Amino acid sequence: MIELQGLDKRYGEAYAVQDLNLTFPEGAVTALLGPSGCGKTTTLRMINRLTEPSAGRILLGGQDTRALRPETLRRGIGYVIQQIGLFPHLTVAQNVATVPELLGKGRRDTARRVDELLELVGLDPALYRAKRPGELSGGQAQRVGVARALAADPPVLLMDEPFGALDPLARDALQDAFREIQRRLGKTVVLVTHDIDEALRLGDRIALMQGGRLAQFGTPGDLIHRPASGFVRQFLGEDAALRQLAGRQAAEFARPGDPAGLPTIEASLDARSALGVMLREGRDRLAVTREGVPLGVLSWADLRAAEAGA
Ligand SMILES: Nc1ncnc2c1ncn2[C@@H]1O[C@H](COP(=O)(O)OP(=O)(O)OP(=O)(O)O)[C@@H](O)[C@H]1O
Repeated sequence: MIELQGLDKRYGEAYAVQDLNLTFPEGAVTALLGPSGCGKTTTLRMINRLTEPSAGRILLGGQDTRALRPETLRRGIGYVIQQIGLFPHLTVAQNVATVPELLGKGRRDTARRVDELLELVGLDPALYRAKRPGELSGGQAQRVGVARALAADPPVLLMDEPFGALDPLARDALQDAFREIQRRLGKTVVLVTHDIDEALRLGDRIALMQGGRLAQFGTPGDLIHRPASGFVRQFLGEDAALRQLAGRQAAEFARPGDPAGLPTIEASLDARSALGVMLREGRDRLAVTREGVPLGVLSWADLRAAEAGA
């Protein structure tokens, strides 16, 4: 758990962040969302002390981060940024293994850990471990960056626009991979983004900032259906509810039930498209399968309830 208490960051007379009080829940993804210049990156960098607050404090697992040496603090915090800065002259495997925790380990342990991490982020170790960063696409390089951030198995992961520089296809693929990784690892993640769809898709919680202050903190449904101000409503936009469905997979809505005779959809289909299938087929229930294995039944009522924020 990360707690920000009365956090300020001033540059001269101007506040980049002002009186921010916010708790990032453990094991969940919190999207730090807001327009350009609202203080997202400054907030993130105060958590790992790349930027020092002007006032207030930050508690990590109940401990004031000022009581820790910055290097010690950062050992428990993975950091992924848009410009990942892989070392161009090192191989992919060497790049992932540059984390201090791995440097002291035997060569075989390190190689095994590197392979595990590459697999986790969806890169076949046999194909990629010996490549150099220059031979990778943007999406692949970003996956290596995520693998490196996870190498020390930190409980906390800070991510600053990690998918921002990718084309839409690569971004979708990496967002899916990230969601899958997070489902398995359950890290406490703070994800800076100005992309509403990304926040709706990946955030268990959203902290929306405006001019250095917190505009609203809640679940995506809270912000969509119970906006705290006109700014929140306007920022999310009219069609946020439908867009939120587009970011959720049919699998999330599958419940136990009899699939006999129902049209079938794949678990990874997004929930908005599943609604489309129901309309087209004139059915109010669909069977959901994952690679041929039945997962359950998806109902119109559940999708509409999700859209309405129930
Ligand atoms: N080192 C600095 N010196 C002076 N002002 C700064 C500094 N760093 C940030 N700021 C100012 O603080 C404010 C918040 O910046 P920050 O980078 O945190 O915003 P952001 O929400 O992450 O924006 P973006 O989405 O554009 O990256 C901005 O007005 C910025 O100009």
